Amino acid sequence: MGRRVVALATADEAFQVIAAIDHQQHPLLGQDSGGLAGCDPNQVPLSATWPEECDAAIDFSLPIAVGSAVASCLQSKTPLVIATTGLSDETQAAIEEAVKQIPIVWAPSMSLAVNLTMKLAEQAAAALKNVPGGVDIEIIERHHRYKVDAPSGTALKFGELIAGQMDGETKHVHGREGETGQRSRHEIGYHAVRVGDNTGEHTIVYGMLGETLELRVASSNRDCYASGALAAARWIQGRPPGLYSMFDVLGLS
Ligand SMILES: NC(=O)C1=CN([C@@H]2O[C@H](COP(=O)(O)OP(=O)(O)OC[C@H]3O[C@@H](n4cnc5c(N)ncnc54)[C@H](OP(=O)(O)O)[C@@H]3O)[C@@H](O)[C@H]2O)C=CC1
Ligand SMILES: O=C(O)C1=N[C@H](C(=O)O)C[C@H](O)C1
Repeated sequence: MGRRVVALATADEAFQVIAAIDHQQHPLLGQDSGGLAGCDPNQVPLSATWPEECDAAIDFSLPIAVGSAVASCLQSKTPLVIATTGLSDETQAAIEEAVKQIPIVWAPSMSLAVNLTMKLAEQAAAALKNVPGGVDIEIIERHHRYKVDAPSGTALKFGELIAGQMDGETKHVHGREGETGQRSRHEIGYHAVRVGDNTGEHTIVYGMLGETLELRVASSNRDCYASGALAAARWIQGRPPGLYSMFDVLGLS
């Protein structure tokens, strides 16, 4: 994702890439980030050192790296866009503390289509929750074989938003195996498929007695996430400290 952010930012006059950060042991440190992203050289070497000042930072990294990104941005008072998923409770707490001082956009999907589908998923849940015979909601996500967290942050967000529309408590069930017994009414099932180079696909199934509704959103490459993150970086500049989502950025709140 870092390479696509650098490539799209380089191609857009509204942005100037001033730093490309990775960890201290990264074998490509010192190499030109434009070249690494497949563009012309941009004289910005891949580095482990955060700049003292910049207008906004974008984090696509690993859960263990997000804490240091937050700390660096706090120190320089830099607005931050966090796209990394699978964050620990500790990192989430650090984000909640940091937003007292800096603005942070935090979202498991930067894609416009995904965020719009989230709104549709909420609407469908609200409309179907009391349907005679009941509705069974399951979330199927597909991603590339390199993905390290499951289910996807986006699938979990879909589940959280849908649960917010249901009456009573929702049980979140991850996969099924063995003698599970019959499906209970108040659960949301999650199924994480890992295949090839799939760039991200989510299907929300609303199964009823006699008919089924499915909402499916799929990317065909990863630029929807990179361009969404760049839009968030642009949007966040000048905002007061606080925690924002892509719904805020996209005007879908
Ligand atoms: N919100 C959204 O729209 C999207 C979110 N994502 C999420 O973004 C994250 C990154 O995805 P992706 O780019 O595919 O993952 P990659 O593994 O390809 O990239 C992560 C990069 O972070 C580097 N890294 C590891 N540790 C640190 C550190 N301490 N400091 C700085 N950099 C570090 C990795 O280095 P090394 O290679 O050496 O490990 C690697 O270069 C994932 O959590 C993914 O789920 C992805 C797409 C869209
Ligand atoms: O790792 C990925 O690739 C993606 N991760 C995000 C997630 O976990 O939801 C967003 C997108 O689906 C791609």
